[in-house]
Amino acid sequence: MNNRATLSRQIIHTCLEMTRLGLNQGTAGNVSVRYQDGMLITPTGMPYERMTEEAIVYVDQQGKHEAGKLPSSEWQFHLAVYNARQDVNAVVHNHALNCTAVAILGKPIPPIHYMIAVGGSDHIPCVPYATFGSQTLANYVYDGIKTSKAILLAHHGLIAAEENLDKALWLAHEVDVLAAWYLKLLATGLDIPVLSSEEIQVVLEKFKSYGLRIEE
Ligand SMILES: C[C@H](O)[C@@H](O)[C@@H](O)C(=O)COP(=O)(O)O
Ligand SMILES: [Zn+2]
Repeated sequence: MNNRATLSRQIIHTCLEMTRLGLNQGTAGNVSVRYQDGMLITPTGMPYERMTEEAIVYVDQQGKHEAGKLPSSEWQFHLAVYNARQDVNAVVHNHALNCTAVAILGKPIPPIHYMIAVGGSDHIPCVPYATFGSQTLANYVYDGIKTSKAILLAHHGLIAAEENLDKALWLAHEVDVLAAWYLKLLATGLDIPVLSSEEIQVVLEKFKSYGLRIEE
């Protein structure tokens, strides 16, 4: 397992990459990794360019954070993801333009393209709206993330969870591309053709052995 300093540097790198890739803006979004019996998470409301290793906050399984630091306002939904899924160790949240636009419509992303399977399901769910930083939102996230490793938050943004930070960031980027395609299709006003659940199952199987494995 990586040590705290290494993981903290990786968290900051991921935050900066979210902005560079056009997935986020300002102080929106937050990033965490599973650590010991809890997680390491970005502090609340801090510009990513100013974030230092020391600013990253440890929050334990009970939601208790270390003194002198304030964790992301969304620490509850990050913990909810780790509790819901043992197969993920990293969570990224952002207000990516395309995902957030679809989330405002309150729509899941249907199987318009086989890459929908990146989340592990035949759609990217959209969980109901609840106020940011609330336990209600964390409860919705707990339920939604069991279906897919990426979910939309109505009127808010995106969560992507994966084995490690590189994969979580990659997943967030892929889902924002899917959301962009979906918005273009919706704008045509035409009926949108979708792939069958059977075909998505075939793709899910193929993904198990496809491509480069990004390991930490
Ligand atoms: C109001 C916040 O920006 C909210 O949207 C939260 O979800 C977010 O993205 C950033 O909050 P933190 O800086 O508290 O992590
Ligand atoms: Zn947010």
